[in-house]
Amino acid sequence: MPVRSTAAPSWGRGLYLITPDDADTPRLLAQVAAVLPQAALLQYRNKLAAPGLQRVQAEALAGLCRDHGVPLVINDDAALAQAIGAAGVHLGEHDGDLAAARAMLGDEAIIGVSCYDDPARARAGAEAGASYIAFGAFFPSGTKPNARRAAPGLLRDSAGLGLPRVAIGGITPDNARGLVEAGADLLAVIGGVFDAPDPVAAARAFRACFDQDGFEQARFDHV
Ligand SMILES: Cc1ncc(COP(=O)(O)OP(=O)(O)O)c(N)n1
Ligand SMILES: Cc1nc(C(=O)O)sc1CCOP(=O)(O)O
Ligand SMILES: [Mg+2]
Repeated sequence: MPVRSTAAPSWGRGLYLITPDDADTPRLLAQVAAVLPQAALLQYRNKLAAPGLQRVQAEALAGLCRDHGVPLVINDDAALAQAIGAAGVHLGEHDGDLAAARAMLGDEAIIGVSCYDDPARARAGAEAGASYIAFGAFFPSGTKPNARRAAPGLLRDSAGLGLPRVAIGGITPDNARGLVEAGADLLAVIGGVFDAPDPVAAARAFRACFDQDGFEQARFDHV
């Protein structure tokens, strides 16, 4: 049984934007600032940056997120999330213990877990106090070409856990709608926005997947 509330989270449904690996901080900030008004959540993820640069980039993004009223989640690193006062952390299978992150960041923190294609991981995450569960990859991903593949039925089948369900992996505006219909509350996207010819148009199209379905997109008050 999930131990956390099943009430809708304040960050709602919609686009869960994840940053690309970019060592050029002003360019990263400009790219993110352009599309942030369309996002329900932002994750800072830079797998190539050294800890010092990660800290600088995470702090700069935290300021941007504050300005736009969008919660910032840090990938992999609960200590960095705590150090910069981020809203939470995303943990994969090699990123440490959920209970330890919860103890460090507190009850209100957003702590997401990667479940890949594994419903048992989702159940365990729910029982351990995760804030959301993420499944993927649903489509071939240029960002993570070797990601394990997942089927949309996982989203439908995990509804009973009572947690927001995140879909990730190769998601574009053209293939996103089926995932929302299968139950995705958030679409986690890197390339589908940042590699698009028009990132703002792509981000708007992701958001429209939720608007057109008649669902409330929680973060329309900051556009
Ligand atoms: C929302 C979301 N879902 C999944 C992941 C992947 O996490 P992980 O498997 O730890 O891989 P890395 O992102 O650390 O390479 C994620 N970051 N965000
Ligand atoms: C970081 C990540 N995790 C995945 C998983 O399946 O757990 S897929 C993925 C890459 C997401 O980037 P893009 O939107 O460019 O495909
Ligand atoms: Mg990770």
